[in-house]
Amino acid sequence: MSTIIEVVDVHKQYGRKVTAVGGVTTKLESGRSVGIVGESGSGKSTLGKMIVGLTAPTSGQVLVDGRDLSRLLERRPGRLEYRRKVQLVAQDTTTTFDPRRIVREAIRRPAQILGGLDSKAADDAVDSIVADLGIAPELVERYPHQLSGGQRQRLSIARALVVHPDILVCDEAVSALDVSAQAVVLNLLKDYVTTHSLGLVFISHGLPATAFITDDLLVMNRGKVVESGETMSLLNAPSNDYTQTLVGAYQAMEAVA
Ligand SMILES: Nc1ncnc2c1ncn2[C@@H]1O[C@H](COP(=O)(O)OP(=O)(O)OP(=O)(O)O)[C@@H](O)[C@H]1O
Repeated sequence: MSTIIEVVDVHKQYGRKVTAVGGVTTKLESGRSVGIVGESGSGKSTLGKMIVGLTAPTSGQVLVDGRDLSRLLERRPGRLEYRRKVQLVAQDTTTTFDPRRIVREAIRRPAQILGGLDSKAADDAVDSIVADLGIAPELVERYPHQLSGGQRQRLSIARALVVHPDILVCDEAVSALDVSAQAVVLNLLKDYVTTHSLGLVFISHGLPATAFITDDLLVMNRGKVVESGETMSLLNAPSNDYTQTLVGAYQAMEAVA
């Protein structure tokens, strides 16, 4: 299966004064991993929310395999279809897991609702994705408060991947973790993306993590894409002033590390 998402000149306005996204055009597809980077407030999350259908563009379109996303999401079958194809992993896992239930139940739910699996098959799907991601199986039997932030984030990725989406959107998915927990999650994601030809949209203000995991980069500043291209070429020869500043800061960090 493959999915192509075309983002066509999307704008998002909040009130009269705030233009969070001011005309972005890009294409996302299975098998490619794209990083969206930029400083805080540059519009990355708003763009991500429009891609996953959590908010509608003020103007412009998001097309899924040629179909308008806003129209597709109007009806439940369309919403279920889109959730099967495109999944989101956010920074905050508190809404992902119900504190009163063991984590297995949260991962099983999308397998049942979106994947149409019965309870036994959904349990098997949980075991299988957890094994695929190299997560210790006993962690799914715990309550969310019995897990570390890094463990919860890995399990939220398992929850997103249990339905085998074509595209995974990660919004600051590792930013709250310490460096070693970040490395575990990034390695797990990278392995999975490569072996399953998953499309990845990796939204982050952290350039090192994004550079590690992506093929292409979109650099955002004040709601616009100021530069885009293949990750390594862009890091080696950034042409835009803003990108040069971002990359300069990244190289300075690398030099200290
Ligand atoms: N619901 C909202 N209502 C009003 N303004 C908003 C809303 N969401 C975002 N904004 C504004 O839109 C702009 C872009 O925000 P956005 O969260 O997309 O940026 P970001 O690059 O993801 O930042 P961060 O890295 O800090 O999450 C900011 O000026 C923000 O204050």
